[in-house]
Amino acid sequence: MEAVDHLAPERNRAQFDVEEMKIVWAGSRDAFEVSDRMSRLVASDPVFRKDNRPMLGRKELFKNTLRKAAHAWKRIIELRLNEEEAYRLRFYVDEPAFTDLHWGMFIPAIKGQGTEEQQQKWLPLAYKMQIIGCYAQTELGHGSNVQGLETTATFDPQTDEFVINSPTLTSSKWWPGGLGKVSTHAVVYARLITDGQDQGVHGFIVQLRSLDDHLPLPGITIGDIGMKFGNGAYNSMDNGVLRFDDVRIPRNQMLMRVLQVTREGKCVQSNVPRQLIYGTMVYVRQTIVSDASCALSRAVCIATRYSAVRRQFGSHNGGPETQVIDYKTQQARLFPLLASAYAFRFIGEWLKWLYTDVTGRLQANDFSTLPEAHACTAGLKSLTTSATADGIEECRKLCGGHGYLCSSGLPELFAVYIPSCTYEGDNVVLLLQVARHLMKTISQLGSGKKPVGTTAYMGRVEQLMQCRSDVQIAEDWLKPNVVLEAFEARAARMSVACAQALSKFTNPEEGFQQLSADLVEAAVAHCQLIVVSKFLEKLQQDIPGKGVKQQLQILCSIYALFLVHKHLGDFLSTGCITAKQGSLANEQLRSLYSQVRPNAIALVDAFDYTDHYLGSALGRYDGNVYPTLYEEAWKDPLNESVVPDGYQEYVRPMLKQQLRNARL
Ligand SMILES: Cc1cc2nc3c(=O)[nH]c(=O)nc-3n(C[C@H](O)[C@H](O)[C@H](O)COP(=O)(O)OP(=O)(O)OC[C@H]3O[C@@H](n4cnc5c(N)ncnc54)[C@H](O)[C@@H]3O)c2cc1C
Repeated sequence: MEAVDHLAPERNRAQFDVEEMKIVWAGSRDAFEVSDRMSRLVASDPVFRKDNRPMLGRKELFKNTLRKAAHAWKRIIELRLNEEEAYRLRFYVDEPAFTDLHWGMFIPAIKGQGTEEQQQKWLPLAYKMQIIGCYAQTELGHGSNVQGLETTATFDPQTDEFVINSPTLTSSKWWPGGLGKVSTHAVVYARLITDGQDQGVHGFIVQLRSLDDHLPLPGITIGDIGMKFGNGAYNSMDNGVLRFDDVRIPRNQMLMRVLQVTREGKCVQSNVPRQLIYGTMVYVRQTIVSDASCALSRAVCIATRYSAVRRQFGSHNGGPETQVIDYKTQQARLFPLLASAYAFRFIGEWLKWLYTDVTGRLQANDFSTLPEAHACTAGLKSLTTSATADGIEECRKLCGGHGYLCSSGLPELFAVYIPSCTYEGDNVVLLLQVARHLMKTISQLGSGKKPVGTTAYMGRVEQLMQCRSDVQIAEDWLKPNVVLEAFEARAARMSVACAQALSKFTNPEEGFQQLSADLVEAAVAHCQLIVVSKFLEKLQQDIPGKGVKQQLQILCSIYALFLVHKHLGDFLSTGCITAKQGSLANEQLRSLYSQVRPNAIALVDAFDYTDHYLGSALGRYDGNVYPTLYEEAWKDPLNESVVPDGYQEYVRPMLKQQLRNARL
């Protein structure tokens, strides 16, 4: 029987060139080609099957993850894939695994913090996977407060070694991915002690397990920390616990790019500036922002396709019911998420540029933009991951009851995604760092120090404190300068209000603590401004393809105006816009939703996700939802027998009992 595309009528309504949009989404024709090829390669390989994942027990799940990782590595070698292709292939395998930390944290840490010599020794081993590494920073007692870590690395001048110890239970390393069962090595963060002096927290390369039989080396206690949220989900990862009891490593295994310990045990600052380490952080956070757009777009793709298939109410004379995507409430919940997925895609792309820019400047010993770049990536990591976690849950609700089934793909996606609000910096802690940077920027305005990069608008603070939006009709909200000014004015005024409130405290730190909830809101306003302004900048570029740019303009306006609507209190209380202008923004938003509606399916098709990657009965490309849901249900282990295990022991006796004295 020929396959039917139930969504074909929707696809035919598109007013733009989907193939060209795919290129825009991917970033370039080349990137599209690689991504498309790798996704299809993974989808067609039975080893990468994942539909049974939520049903597997932990041990089975984990073993299967090891099998997939080994198979992926085999394919990478056989096909002689380059770095980008290999990254994409692992991405589409779509299963959290030790390899994420090996490639995403262990290698970048050595690159960023190791000396040339150390890089030459360790990186070739890591690139060939002759050693497998993880990133062991967090402890049972401390995560966000890195300076509070308790693990010690004491220099022993007699033997030219560091002695690593976990002096307390709370100093046990706790959480590192890949540590529990697989990693042979780790970059361990510990307090450096030389000559009885605490020199602060530094990174050390420590071998954990034998390369012959994988047993822990002497003095090392190591294991998995246990099941995590959800079925399948992040349980394919061996987040681990690690304790050290007098573990000795050679002196040259401290990562010494910035600080060196000499043979005599003296600490010598190298000529490489400390700030270099921030470069790695910018890199890692940029990848997290890119991942946010992938996770959100995936959830949105499922919810959009299903919303076009699902019909409820509104049948006239026996005709079809209304597609739920045509309900305005559905659109008002779904389309801002669709717009956010695109917005996050472009901000991720821009962050890639920022990383290159920062790296170039660091090499030229120019640190002027570093604090701003650091704050910006911290804030964007927080903003995009929080919005994505909330957005996936909203997509589940948009799919009604069926969204709660594992076969919708949404529960597992949510469970896998949400820890990104916590790892690589708790989102609130990161926003407080952004707020500190904003307060510093404002305090330096008087001294003539010009704010740079994404804080440059603060240089026009006087004008931004006074400007009034000149929106008169709803369409005025489509003008980029009108939107930009409203967001700049709101962000500047919220920061200035915090700075003024702070100045009333004699102890600034006490003031910062007291005002921290307001400061976080000011930081969010600043980060939203960055996303809006970079989306607007993207639209300045030449974007080929019939109707492509127009669709992006609509999505950009939806992203911005939805934020105006959601944070209307901020815009009104800071006097940036009037209540009337706020309601005009909402009016414009309604009209934009109607414009997106015929293009919705094509806009999610542009993500170019295979059915394998989506892993969803609801989000299938062909919209053939109900037969798939039906078939999936029969695959459940409970349906292997008609009468369930346990019937004879527990159900039958209940049914057959002769109750005499019940009080029911
Ligand atoms: C799935 C997963 C994978 C991980 N992988 C790794 C890994 O590979 N390697 C590794 O080293 N670590 C890893 N981690 C640990 C992770 O980095 C930490 O959990 C994270 O840094 C947060 O620290 P915490 O758990 O101590 O939270 P806490 O800091 O204890 O946060 C608890 C609460 O306190 C609040 N809070 C904390 N400080 C402040 C403050 N100054 N002001 C206001 N509020 C505050 C937070 O907002 C939060 O609400 C992982 C964690 C998870 C969940």
